[in-house]
Amino acid sequence: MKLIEYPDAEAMMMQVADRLASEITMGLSGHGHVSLAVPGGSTPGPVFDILSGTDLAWDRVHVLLTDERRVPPDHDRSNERLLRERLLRDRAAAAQFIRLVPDEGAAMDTLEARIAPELPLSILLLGMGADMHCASLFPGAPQLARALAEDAPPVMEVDAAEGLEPRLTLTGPVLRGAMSTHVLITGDDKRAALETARRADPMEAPIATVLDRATVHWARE
Ligand SMILES: O=C(O)[C@H](O)[C@@H](O)[C@H](O)[C@H](O)COP(=O)(O)O
Repeated sequence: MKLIEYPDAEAMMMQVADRLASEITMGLSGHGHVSLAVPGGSTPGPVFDILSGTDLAWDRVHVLLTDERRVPPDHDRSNERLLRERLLRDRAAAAQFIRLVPDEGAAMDTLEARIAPELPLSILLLGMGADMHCASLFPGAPQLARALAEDAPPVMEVDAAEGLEPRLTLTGPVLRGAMSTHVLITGDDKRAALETARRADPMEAPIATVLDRATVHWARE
């Protein structure tokens, strides 16, 4: 794990956006397209804002969510809505968005067929909860062991934390298989949780499934 600590969140968001843009451009120099998986939540918005205006070959970038809530795409808790408002606009509107929700009435295997061509992920950006979850891999979720298993399907429907709607999430093997992994966190609570996660099993700290290969970016809020 590589840890980069920034003097403030604004500096971190700018530098992470710049790093992701560089990695996208580098990936495109050798491939027809790159796949970029990003989280929802409240942290990555400023990175999305900066990236959306960055001049790069967005028409060759396939954007996926690391996880999605089982809500309509216009719902205020929808991660797709977050991306459409913060990332998939301006120059980045040209990107191809690969939805993480099966079409109405479609089976999960149609979703797996949609995701498969994007694997291994070129670039993965994750957030982390103070409970050390990432994507929608939550400690204590009944599906967690299955979702972390080497033979897990690429995407699964799982329970989230108490009282939250069911989620769709990329699974452990997909997250671990990314060519480049970044974790974006702010605040002292998550900094402490990161130290715990570094010594924990992924069943207690799902973020631990990627930490050995991740660059973690941290700033106080
Ligand atoms: O759907 C989501 O909410 C995210 O994909 C989730 O995994 C997020 O990264 C963490 O919950 C941290 O969320 P915050 O950035 O809001 O703290």
